[in-house]
Amino acid sequence: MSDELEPGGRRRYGPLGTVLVIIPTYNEADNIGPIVGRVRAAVPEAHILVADDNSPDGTGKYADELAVEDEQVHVLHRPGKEGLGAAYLAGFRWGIERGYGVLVEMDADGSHQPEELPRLLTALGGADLVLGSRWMPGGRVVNWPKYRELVSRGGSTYSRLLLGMPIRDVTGGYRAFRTEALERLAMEEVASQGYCFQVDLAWRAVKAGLHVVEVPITFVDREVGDSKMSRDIFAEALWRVTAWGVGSRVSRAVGRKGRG
Ligand SMILES: Nc1nc2c(ncn2[C@@H]2O[C@H](COP(=O)(O)OP(=O)(O)O[C@H]3O[C@H](CO)[C@@H](O)[C@H](O)[C@@H]3O)[C@@H](O)[C@H]2O)c(=O)[nH]1
Repeated sequence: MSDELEPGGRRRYGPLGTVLVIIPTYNEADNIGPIVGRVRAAVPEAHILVADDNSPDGTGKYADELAVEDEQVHVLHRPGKEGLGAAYLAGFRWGIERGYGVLVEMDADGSHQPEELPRLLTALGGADLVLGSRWMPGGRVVNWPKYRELVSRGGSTYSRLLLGMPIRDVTGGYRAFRTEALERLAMEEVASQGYCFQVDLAWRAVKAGLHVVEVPITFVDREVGDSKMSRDIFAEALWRVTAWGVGSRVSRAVGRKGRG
């Protein structure tokens, strides 16, 4: 890491510019303080943006208190629950407008270990996008119910095979993007709202020819609060991924016919 400062006093992270860790929150009042503290300790240079969807449990208010105490913590207040995808898109826009060189996705509940972030950022030195991977050698999950592991592994395999992506953990949400690479992904077209957003971005990255690298992570299930996984989120992922897969096969077939 270099000690060089950018205009505005931000610290550079190696050649990549400043790092913004985006943490989407919905009812994470008990988790937000600990996760912010862990990120600040693990990567002191990084800034943090909490993207809160007006959580009824007051997460946004707690985040505001953290931001008052620490100028590297920021809060984006959104009017209501619109899903993980919309919160990340708003967070990305916020970070792009302010010139951050690296944008990181991280859950609020401690499932993604901030202590592993330096490893992701190091890998980003040779990549456009680094995916924290549970399903590659060295990756693992701790305390996750068996059915969640099956759904997640099954979803990754289904997406990988149908969309032809050389990625093992397609649905994971611990990621680091070079901002300049993320800007090439036509995010204004992204309509995915739930966890399917992660598949959507991974597929866009592969189609855009980004250099994507997976690094193994340890995913630890939350100890406090509830997962927001729901039947609707699952259904959205299933129908969107299926539609993308069928659509890309049809357009390949039409292309072949046109050339033949
Ligand atoms: N702002 C906002 N945040 C949300 C919303 N829904 C969920 N979140 C936040 O998004 C993060 C992940 O949500 P969880 O509910 O904790 O997800 P999980 O079940 O543990 O998710 C697992 O599967 C996801 C889909 O594959 C992964 O994205 C995630 O990394 C993890 O592997 C948490 O910080 C949660 O507060 C929303 O509508 N709005």
